[in-house]
Amino acid sequence: MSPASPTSPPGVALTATGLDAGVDGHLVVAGVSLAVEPGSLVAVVGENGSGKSTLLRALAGLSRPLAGRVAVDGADLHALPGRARARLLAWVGQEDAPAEELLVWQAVALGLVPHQRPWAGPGSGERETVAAALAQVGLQHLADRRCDHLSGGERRRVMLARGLAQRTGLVVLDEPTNHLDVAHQQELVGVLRGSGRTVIASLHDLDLARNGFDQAVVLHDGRALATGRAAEVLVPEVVRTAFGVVPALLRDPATGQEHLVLRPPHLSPADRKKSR
Ligand SMILES: Nc1ncnc2c1ncn2[C@@H]1O[C@H](COP(=O)(O)OP(=O)(O)OP(=O)(O)O)[C@@H](O)[C@H]1O
Repeated sequence: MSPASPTSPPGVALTATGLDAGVDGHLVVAGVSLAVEPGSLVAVVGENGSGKSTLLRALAGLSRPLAGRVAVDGADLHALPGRARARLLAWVGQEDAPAEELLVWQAVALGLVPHQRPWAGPGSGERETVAAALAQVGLQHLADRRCDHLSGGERRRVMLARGLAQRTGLVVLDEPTNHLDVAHQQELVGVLRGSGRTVIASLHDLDLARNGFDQAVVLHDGRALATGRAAEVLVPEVVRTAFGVVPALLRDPATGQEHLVLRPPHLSPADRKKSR
């Protein structure tokens, strides 16, 4: 994956105020407030079923909040027509996959649709955007392959490239690292950071969230248990409460960076003491 594309738009600000998000009128996450600066990366974490996708869908304007407001670049997101919203933010869902019969470049080119006139084919600038997005996810060599002849991780990267090709100042990604190997996970965070766009993404890798993202939102018990700078929020006490696991912060002597690691329960100091 390569860093910034020449066509990267500048990141935009997002503000969520008193947001209640749910599914079919059923409240899942209540009272989320969030101020995201242009170009910053926000990780949303929480156990399965804690409401990450539900919150992200509300933040992306795909579902109407039960209460509260989301403003993107100063505009009330849920009052915008669909096309205007699609020029402002790109969404890649957890299970989104490219249509099997499309070639890779065709699937990525769908990201350009919000910017095109009806029935207009891609112009030369748009071909460059597709090529740049493919290069960003390291798939330029597969541009002419059918999407049903790709691996799971390659399909995921096609969808991420489609989101990047949409040229929006905000990108909302539901578990973007699913199916990616560790190198591609790290590279993706580098690409997102290098793009200058504002990114909100749900993740299960808490150390990647802590060290790769600027801000974090930890969901637990139907609310945001903690919101703030990732390194201040993703600390052992919060992680223990949110996930019921035994975490520790260990400093890498080579870099001085602290990493969040999980101890198997039977190896935690408290449990070892009990078993003596
Ligand atoms: N129609 C509904 N009525 C009631 N509850 C629902 C409905 N639809 C979804 N839910 C519940 O809402 C909760 C939040 O789901 P969501 O997909 O947002 O969680 P998540 O944090 O993204 O989970 P995961 O990590 O498993 O992807 C889940 O417990 C789900 O069962």
